Amino acid sequence: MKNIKEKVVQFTFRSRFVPVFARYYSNMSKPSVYITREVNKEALDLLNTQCDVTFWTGPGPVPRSELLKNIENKHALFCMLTDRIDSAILDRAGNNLKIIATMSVGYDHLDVPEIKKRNIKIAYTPGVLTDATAELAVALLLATSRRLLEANEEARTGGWQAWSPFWMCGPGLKGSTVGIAGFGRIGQEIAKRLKPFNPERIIYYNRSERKKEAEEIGAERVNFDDLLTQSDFISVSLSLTPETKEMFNEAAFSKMKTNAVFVNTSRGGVVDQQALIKALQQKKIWGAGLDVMTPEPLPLDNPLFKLKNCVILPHIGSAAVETRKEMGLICAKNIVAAFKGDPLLTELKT
Ligand SMILES: O=C(O)C(=O)CO
Repeated sequence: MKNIKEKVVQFTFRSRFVPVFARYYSNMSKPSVYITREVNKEALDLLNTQCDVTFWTGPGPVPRSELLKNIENKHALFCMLTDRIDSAILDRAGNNLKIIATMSVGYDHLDVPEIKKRNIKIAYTPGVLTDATAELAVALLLATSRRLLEANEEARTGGWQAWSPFWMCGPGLKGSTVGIAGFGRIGQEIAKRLKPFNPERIIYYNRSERKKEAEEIGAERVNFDDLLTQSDFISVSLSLTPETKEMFNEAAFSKMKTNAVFVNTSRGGVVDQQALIKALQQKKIWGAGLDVMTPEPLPLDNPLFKLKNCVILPHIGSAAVETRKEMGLICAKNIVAAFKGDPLLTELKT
C-alpha cells in the first residue's frame, strides 16, 4: 500500500511539477563562459554542469583577435596572466559580463579600475599557490648560488676533469643575511623555508609592518636601502604596482653587495632589466635567478641567456600539479558562485 502511495505521489510530482520546472529551465539560457586556455577536467566539469563553456584550444595563449571575437556577450571570462584585459576587451564583452576569474594571484594584467567601474567582479587565486611558489624560489636560489645548471652543463660536456678545491663554488646560506623583498604570504613562506639553512639574519622590506608574522619567523623589518646593502641573498616576492615598478634599478643594484644573489619569482616588471644585465655583466652582483622577466617568453637573443651567472626559468613558480588544478577549480567555483549570487570564494577587493 505504502509503495503504491509513494508511486502516486511521485507520479503526481513528476507530472505536475517537473514539466513546469523543465519548461522554466529550458527557457532560461545557461550563462556563458569563455576560457582563454584548456584547463583541468575538474574545473571544466564543474562549469559544464551550470554554464555554456567555450574555450581556446590552440597551443599557446589565446590571440588577442580571438579573445576579442569570443568574449562578445559572454557572462564570464576565465583568463590567465598572459591575457591583457583592458577596456577594448570589456567594450567588446558588453553588458553581460559579470565576472572575470584569473587563474593567478597576480593581477597586473587586468585593468582593475576599468573592470570595477563596470561593476564586474574579479576573482583570483591567492593562497593556493603560496607553497609551490615559495618552494620554487628556494630551488631557484640554490640553483643560482650553487651553480647547478652550470655544473650540470660542465659534467655533460667534459668540463669535469677532476674534483678541484675551488671549482664550481658559490656562496652558502649558513651565516648569511637573507633579504626578502615583499613579506606577504609568499615572502613569509620563502623565509620559513630558508631558515633551516641557518642564515644569521633574515631581514625583510615590506610596506606594512607584519610584526606578528615576523616575530614568529624571527625576521627583522628594514628599509629598502638596508635590505639592499645588508643582504647576501635577496628574494623578491613583491606584487607589481606603479610603486614597485622597476624598483630594482641601477641605483638599487649598485647598493647591493658584490657577493649578492638576486632571485625574482614575482613579476619581471619590478626589475629594470637593462640595469640587471649590466650589474651581472660587470659583476656588481654575484648572480641572479629569474623565474619572471620582461618580456615573457624572453627572446632567445636576450643577453641574460649569455650570462653564466644568471639562471632563467620560464615562469614556473606555481607549476606544481596539485596547485595548478586547485587554481583552475577555484576559478570555476568563483564563476559558479557569481552566477548563483553567492559571495565569491576569493574576490579581489581593491
Ligand atoms: O599566479 C601568478 O600570479 C603567477 O605568477 C603564477 O605562477
